[in-house]
Amino acid sequence: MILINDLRAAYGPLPVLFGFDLSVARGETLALIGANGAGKTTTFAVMTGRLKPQTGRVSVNGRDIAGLTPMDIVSHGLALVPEGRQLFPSLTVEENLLVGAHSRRSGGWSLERVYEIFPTVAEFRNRPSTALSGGQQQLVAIGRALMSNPEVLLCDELSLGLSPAAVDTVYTALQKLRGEGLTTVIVEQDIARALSVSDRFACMRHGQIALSGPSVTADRAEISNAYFGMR
Ligand SMILES: Nc1ncnc2c1ncn2[C@@H]1O[C@H](COP(=O)(O)OP(=O)(O)OP(=O)(O)O)[C@@H](O)[C@H]1O
Repeated sequence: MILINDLRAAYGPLPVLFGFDLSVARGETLALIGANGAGKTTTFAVMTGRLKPQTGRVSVNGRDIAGLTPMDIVSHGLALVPEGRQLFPSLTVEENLLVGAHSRRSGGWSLERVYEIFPTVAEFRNRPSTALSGGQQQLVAIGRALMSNPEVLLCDELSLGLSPAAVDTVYTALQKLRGEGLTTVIVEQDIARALSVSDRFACMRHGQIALSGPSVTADRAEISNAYFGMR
């Protein structure tokens, strides 16, 4: 479903992605892990049209999306839950959700379905988004992404800045979505958490994939080596 081939990207003169391949099958959850600066967010930036790659291919269902605008990419079925949530503080919870419907594809997600799957969000629908706890805001950010009816959900550091209880809430919500047939890529600092919620992992180091494989049989020592560059 998602195929990345020989992806290279730079910020001006600074090369960040050094040519790697990655694939994610339909309905699969892939955990993209790696130390700070490894290139995970930059990979998402290319996948969502926020950064043009220098070379390489990113395709979704066989259609090349590299270099398209963010709006076009949403219409091809990719939605991002950005790092830090980035909700609009002056809008209510429901208004934030409706922002996600702006470049909506046809499909089954609606306000009602988001409220059904995340009842706490429904409870606060008319409140300003800032009135919610961090964990609740993260559910709104996921709900906003779902409102575009994506096939692929890209989640950047869902647990950043949240209490352990809130992280549990968010990941329980994500598990619910696994039953909905969504293809999901999560960037997560907590390796144990990342492995426990994913089918496969890919560990980035210095803009390349240093190690990948099924999460269930992942060898922690091998991952540490790949993560910290000890091999
Ligand atoms: N807007 C930018 N301009 C210049 N350099 C950038 C920019 N964003 C990221 N970088 C650099 O690109 C490299 C990869 O950063 P990236 O954010 O993709 O890493 P990451 O794996 O997501 O790490 P983190 O967990 O810290 O977000 C780093 O060296 C970073 O300093």
